[in-house]
Amino acid sequence: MQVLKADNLTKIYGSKRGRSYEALHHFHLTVNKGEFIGIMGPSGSGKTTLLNLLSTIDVPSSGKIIINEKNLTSFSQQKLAKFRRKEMGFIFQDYNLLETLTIGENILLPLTLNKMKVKEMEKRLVTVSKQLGIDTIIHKRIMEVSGGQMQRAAIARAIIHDPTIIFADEPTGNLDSKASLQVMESLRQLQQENQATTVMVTHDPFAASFCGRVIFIKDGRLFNEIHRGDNRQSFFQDILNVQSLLGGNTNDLQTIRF
Ligand SMILES: Nc1ncnc2c1ncn2[C@@H]1O[C@H](COP(=O)(O)OP(=O)(O)OP(=O)(O)O)[C@@H](O)[C@H]1O
Repeated sequence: MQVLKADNLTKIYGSKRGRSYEALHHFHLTVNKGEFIGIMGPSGSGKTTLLNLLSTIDVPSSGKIIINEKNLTSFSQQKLAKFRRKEMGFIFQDYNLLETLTIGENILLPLTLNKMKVKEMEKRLVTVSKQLGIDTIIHKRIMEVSGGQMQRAAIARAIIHDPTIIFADEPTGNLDSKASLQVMESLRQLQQENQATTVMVTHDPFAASFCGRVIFIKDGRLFNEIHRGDNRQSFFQDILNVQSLLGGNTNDLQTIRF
């Protein structure tokens, strides 16, 4: 079942003085339910632009974004904000957790905003925090836990309202290799157990090797697309191979952990 369709997306950044830059060029993408898809490409290739358009944080210059058969490009700002709150989950590189709240209170935020009953909220908190292995730290404050635990809390917050789709922007960008592994295993587990649909931008080939499919962007256009077989290690190698064809930022080849 198709969850997301991006149809002919173009994004032109520009000033009224006439200087403009086409960051995305007639881009097409479909994402099916339960897919875990990675977006990679050199610095400046258009990854964040694409993620911002798909997640309706920014608007395309032309083209359509359809999620759950709804054409979001025709929605008002108010309707979009409500749709984002209910149907989307977000995971950011720097976690975006509120320091004044406990881990548990942070995780519960989307449900608080959606005005859910307290009993149901507590039930869900137990389920997601156990699933992410952070049930013993829900009473702790942000400053008292590790980066990996913060990111797993952010993942719990992203899924607690059972969104249609999760958008992750460099979720392992601030983590060491052990924490990255735990975070990526959590995301993969959610995909397998909950059929979570996830779109993740990453520079990290190790993180991308947990995806089922990775698309590569160059100069705002699709450069290549590869699918994972049974073996993550060989998928990791495939990702490195496409990256070497792509060229661009050699930072992208930083993390070889096998
Ligand atoms: N608000 C903006 N105004 C003008 N140009 C922009 C704007 N945002 C991005 N760009 C340009 O669009 C292109 C794509 O940017 P984008 O941030 O999507 O790339 P990226 O692949 O995410 O890069 P990185 O990996 O470095 O984060 C870049 O050339 C960038 O300079």
